[in-house]
Amino acid sequence: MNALPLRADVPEPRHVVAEALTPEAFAPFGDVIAARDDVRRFAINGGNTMRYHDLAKIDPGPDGHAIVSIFRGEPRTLPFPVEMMERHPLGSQAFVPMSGRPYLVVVAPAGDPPAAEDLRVFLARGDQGINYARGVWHHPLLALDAVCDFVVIDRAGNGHNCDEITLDEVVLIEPPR
Ligand SMILES: NC(=O)N[C@@H](O)C(=O)O
Ligand code: NI
Repeated sequence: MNALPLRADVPEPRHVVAEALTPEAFAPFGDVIAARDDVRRFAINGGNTMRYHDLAKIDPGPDGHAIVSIFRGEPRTLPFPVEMMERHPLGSQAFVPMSGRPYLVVVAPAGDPPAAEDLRVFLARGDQGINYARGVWHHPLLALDAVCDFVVIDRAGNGHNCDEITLDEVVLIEPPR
């Protein structure tokens, strides 16, 4: 029996494997929130506590204010098809994991709507948070392995603060090799 012909009008998805999240690689998109030895840190509370200071530029925009929420994300299944991206043009958005599990971060630079080839896919550790700078394109929360909670710091205020686009090609995130 002959194999079914592939539909000519549906492009083959772009297959990617996530890269490790590092502050340097993520710098074009925002901040990595983590207790690292290369950040400004100092002992407080009589030496009982180390303060890792001022790790992310929380930006609620000129007429917004920062709010703190918890997102409880259901785990995604790999391979995962990235078909859409969103951005928050009026403010930044930070995710700090509370469940200690890794998660995926998919981003593209702020500005014109990205093509599939413009996407960067990162695997964040459970002790790394991220802060999307204002207008940075990203995929909504991508928890892995189990239901995971994240502290989310983003903007409340007037105005439309979420633009969504459909990608020109599907980006299929493969399991780590
Ligand atoms: N809708 C919503 O607040 N979540 C997204 O912004 C997201 O990045 O997960
Ligand atoms: Ni978002």
